[in-house]
Amino acid sequence: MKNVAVILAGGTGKRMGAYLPKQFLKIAGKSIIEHSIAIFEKHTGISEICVVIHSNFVADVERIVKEAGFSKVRKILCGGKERSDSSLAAISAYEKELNVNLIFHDAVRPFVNQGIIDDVVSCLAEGKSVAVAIPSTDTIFRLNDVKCIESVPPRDYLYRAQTPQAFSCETIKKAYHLALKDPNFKASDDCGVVLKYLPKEPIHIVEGDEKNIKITFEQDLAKGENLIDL
Ligand SMILES: Nc1ccn([C@@H]2O[C@H](COP(=O)(O)OP(=O)(O)OP(=O)(O)O)[C@@H](O)[C@H]2O)c(=O)n1
Ligand SMILES: C[C@](O)(CO)[C@H](O)COP(=O)(O)O
Repeated sequence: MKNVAVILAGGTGKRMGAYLPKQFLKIAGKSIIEHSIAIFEKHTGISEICVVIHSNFVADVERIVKEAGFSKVRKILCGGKERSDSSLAAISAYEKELNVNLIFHDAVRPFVNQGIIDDVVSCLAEGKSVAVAIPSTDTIFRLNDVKCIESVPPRDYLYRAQTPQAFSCETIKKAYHLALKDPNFKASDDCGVVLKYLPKEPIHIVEGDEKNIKITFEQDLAKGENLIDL
């Protein structure tokens, strides 16, 4: 099987509110997207990298790839309005190939590590769908419509989702095919799409890392600078 890392970088970073999409902001002198691509470039289990980006920033990604000498980046695709549209762009680009696994990773999680990718690749080799997550250390409240506590789910079953999230191209293609027929389709990640539309497909968890943060708000840039030094 060919393992393709799909670097999802098609967002505009509204919550960051910077002059550029946050994936182009720098941590330790290097753009966030470059950090993320570099980690997959280095992993021997990754055959190929596909970057999904807003059409206005294709040239910027081409420049980064060229200057960093990333040899595994074979496709730079235009994403869509929602994260799921960007995932779909990658699925469409690979759906005709046989024996492909797609490993979706947020470009704005630049601290994913080789151990996490090892575990994801091992699960894929066993034919499993897989997500990265960490046990919740906080108690989580589920609220009702008037924002009062409705339930306190047992914490043993609560994990915080990170990326990568990985599936055979066949599996994720089937899930999105069904999702696209649903007029109410909405998803914040790819596991949600598989869970809703292919409920019989188990999604295994590999343990993530507290450092595998998503750069979302301005204060996350400072956190990122500190993580680089660790
Ligand atoms: N249409 C979109 C939206 C998001 N993403 C990517 O999905 C990852 C996680 O999304 P998020 O942190 O929400 O990024 P943004 O959508 O850019 O942020 P915001 O919601 O604040 O606008 C990011 O790497 C982002 O670039 C994408 O590829 N295509
Ligand atoms: C995929 C994800 O990073 C898992 O935590 C998250 O769901 C992305 O959500 P966002 O709303 O696009 O930040």
